[in-house]
Amino acid sequence: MAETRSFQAEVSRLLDIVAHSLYSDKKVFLRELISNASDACDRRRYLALTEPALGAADGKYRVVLKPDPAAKTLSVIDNGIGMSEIELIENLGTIARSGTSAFLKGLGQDSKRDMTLIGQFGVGFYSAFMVADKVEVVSLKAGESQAHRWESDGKGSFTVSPVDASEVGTRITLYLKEEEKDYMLAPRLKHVVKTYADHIALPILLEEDGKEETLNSASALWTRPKNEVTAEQAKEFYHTVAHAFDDPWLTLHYKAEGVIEYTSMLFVPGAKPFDLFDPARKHSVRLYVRRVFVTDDCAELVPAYLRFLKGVVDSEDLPLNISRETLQASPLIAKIRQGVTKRVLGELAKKAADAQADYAKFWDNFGAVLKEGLYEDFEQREALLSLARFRSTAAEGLVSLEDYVGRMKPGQTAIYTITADSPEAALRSPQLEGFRAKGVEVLLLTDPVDEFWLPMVAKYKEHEFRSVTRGGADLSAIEGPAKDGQKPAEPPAPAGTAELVALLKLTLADAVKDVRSTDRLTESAVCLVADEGDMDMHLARLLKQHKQLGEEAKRVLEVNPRHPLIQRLAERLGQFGTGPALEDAAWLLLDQARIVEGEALPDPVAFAKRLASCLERGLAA
Ligand SMILES: Nc1ncnc2c1ncn2[C@@H]1O[C@H](COP(=O)(O)OP(=O)(O)OP(=O)(O)O)[C@@H](O)[C@H]1O
Repeated sequence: MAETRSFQAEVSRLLDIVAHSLYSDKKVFLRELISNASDACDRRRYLALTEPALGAADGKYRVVLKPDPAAKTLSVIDNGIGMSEIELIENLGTIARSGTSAFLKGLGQDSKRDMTLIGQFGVGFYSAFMVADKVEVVSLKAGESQAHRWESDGKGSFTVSPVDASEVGTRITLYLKEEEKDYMLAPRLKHVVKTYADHIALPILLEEDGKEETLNSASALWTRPKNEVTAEQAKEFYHTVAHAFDDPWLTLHYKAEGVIEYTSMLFVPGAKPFDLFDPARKHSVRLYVRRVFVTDDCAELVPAYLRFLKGVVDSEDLPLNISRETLQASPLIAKIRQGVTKRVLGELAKKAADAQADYAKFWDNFGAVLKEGLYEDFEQREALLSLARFRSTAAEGLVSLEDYVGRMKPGQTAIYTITADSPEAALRSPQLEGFRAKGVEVLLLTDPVDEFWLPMVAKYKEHEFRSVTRGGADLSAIEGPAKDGQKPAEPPAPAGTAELVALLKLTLADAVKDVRSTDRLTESAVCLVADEGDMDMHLARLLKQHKQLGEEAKRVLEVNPRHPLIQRLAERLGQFGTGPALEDAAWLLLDQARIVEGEALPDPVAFAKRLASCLERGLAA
């Protein structure tokens, strides 16, 4: 009895986009099906290491392409691990990756841009519906006795029913659309396999008129000498191994020899995956042991901050029958991780030095991830600091810490930073004014991860990182722009400032930690800063947004003694002493500083009242 089921909403949406798009490169469907088939064979071969009875009788694994001109179908047949009834339903009816739903909702219909995005996301098995009106999957899982048939026209539902089949593996039959009949022709299939799947490590056969012909060279690409692998082949390998559609930004193919031996072919993608920051996301480096696939889920193989890497690592030294659990703890894996990390960072450093514009592209995609290494990996901290790039107040584009240090002003010892949600927001911060006036460069840090590595790292070479939004960012020691070779003398703070500061402190009492006169402002009258030792204000805001912060530390209100408003208030205090107008002004100054920080006012009604009475007094004068 065939049971009809609906696709998960996300799958229906994906199928709809795939079917209706004007995507030109339809032949990728074959690559997707062949790479799924090859993965299934890899898994069965691995399973057979511990349970030989579940392996292929002759120990040989293969993918067969079988066109049937009479039925107008093309079948892709593998003797891999197969799928149970439940697996057919789950794997071919749902998408388990989190974030998928939000991703698909953001897509429109039909546009080319969407197709590139979908490509990046990977249409996998569903790409079969680009060329077929109907798809039938018959599968028998290794170790089970009952096979099942999955069938669908890709329009909202599918059926699953028990079926007779005795060969373990999966047969996917595509009922080709009228205009896609070419995929039944041998020359067409040969061409596609040669271009897209030559590097697949197991034989891909074409079965026609009872004869079989091998279409690919069937040797694992990474085992070939580097100079015999063309860029085109490496790219195709990347597409298959990573199920990716973009081009690799960097390809790293090498053989490590010495204490441990392994070959690796790794890729840094050219495009940023949409789920890069999903905590459940795993890296995509596959582990092989002497050409046998072991796992794509060995978290210890590469550090989390290199989780954008794709590709394979093939070890000569690991025992083949090692369990996945022991694998995670294996010192050999730790050694490989160390080697891979060093190698990748070394290649990135070369790119950073030789191809700055290209490196900037990488940094925009993966910089925020790489920065996680600054607090996770003490050993590589120096290397990562040299690789880090930042937006800054001094230059368009990205700057390195080395650039920054080279431009430091006489008397400047610290590297100044500001953290904010965006470069624009950072540039609007009043705390930058004094630095700008003195020509002191400030790095604009806008990734959430910046809040975490900064306090951990604390220094680059002998230079401390200092936030401009903290008390203690002392500008007076730094020489400003010299006029006629003379260092401009700082004018003393106007008289009455100290008294005004004392009054503000008294009035605002518990609402602030302190009130101070500052030289960090030139245009604004006031700003808020975090006290030395307290949490950075941007971090406090981030944590508050995520409800991770209980009690927030109080801020310091800094006043600019040279601002006309502050001077006027100081004069008034000197002449008439304190009074309601000055008290209102004190609160208005604090609220103004809060607004500039983008914060909500604790008492907007009181603010409005004070502002109204202040305006009224002003108009009456
Ligand atoms: N020939 C096959 N044999 C066994 N299992 C298969 C086969 N084809 C697909 N599957 C299962 O179905 C799942 C879904 O396949 P699909 O191609 O849609 O996505 P994927 O390969 O996991 O990821 P991607 O989106 O990167 O292509 C696979 O992960 C695999 O478990």
